[in-house]
Amino acid sequence: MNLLIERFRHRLVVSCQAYPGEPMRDPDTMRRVALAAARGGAAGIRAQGLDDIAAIRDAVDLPVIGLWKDGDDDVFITPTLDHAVAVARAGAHIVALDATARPRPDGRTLAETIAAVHERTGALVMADCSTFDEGVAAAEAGADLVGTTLAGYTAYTVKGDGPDLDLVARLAAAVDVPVVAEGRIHTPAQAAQALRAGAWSVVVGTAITHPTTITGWFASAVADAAAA
Ligand SMILES: CC(=O)N[C@H](C=O)[C@@H](O)[C@H](O)[C@H](O)COP(=O)(O)O
Repeated sequence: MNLLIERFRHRLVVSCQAYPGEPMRDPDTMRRVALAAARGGAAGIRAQGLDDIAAIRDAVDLPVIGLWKDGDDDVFITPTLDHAVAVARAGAHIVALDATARPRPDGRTLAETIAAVHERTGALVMADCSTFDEGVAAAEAGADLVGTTLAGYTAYTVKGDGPDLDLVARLAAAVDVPVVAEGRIHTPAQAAQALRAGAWSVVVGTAITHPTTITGWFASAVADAAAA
């Protein structure tokens, strides 16, 4: 197993992302969030956008999974080879990219994209998938890691309240590359369940690094209690 991937085996990876127009959307802020996550025990950081990736790679001594979100429907996580190469050149050790069955905007296949990322940059590739078949195909196409990131975020998958632990378990039993559990893991208990389901590591974003959403959870609970 690759030494870099070993560093987050059975460990937590924290996704540090702020969305367009949000108060925390700023590379220095995300750098500080990543440093705070590292202090709390994160073994890797997932980061979005070239400036955030560069700032975090310089400041935090942990493997960085980088992505570039472009657009917000269909294929938007590192949608083309050019995006992927830029993510690696910004400093990501691992490039996360859309590995769904949908056509890619640059017309390349997933296998071509992964091979070119390996060849041109030496970075590893995490395949963000939404279904079991996509995960199996991504492993066959040469992905170094398979993630459940997009389960519930494609038109043909259902978004549950919590993580898709069944998908984690099925993929972990079927592919011979590490399976990363990601998406809607909101509690430490769910993170532990994901690991027990066979995940190599567990990525948590919103529940650690998105205060607006977390505040909303608490505000709703208080409002519901007040109304009862
Ligand atoms: C679907 C999509 O665009 N997912 C993105 C992927 O990088 C992020 O917006 C998520 O925050 C990340 O996957 C972590 O998941 P959660 O925030 O649920 O812990």
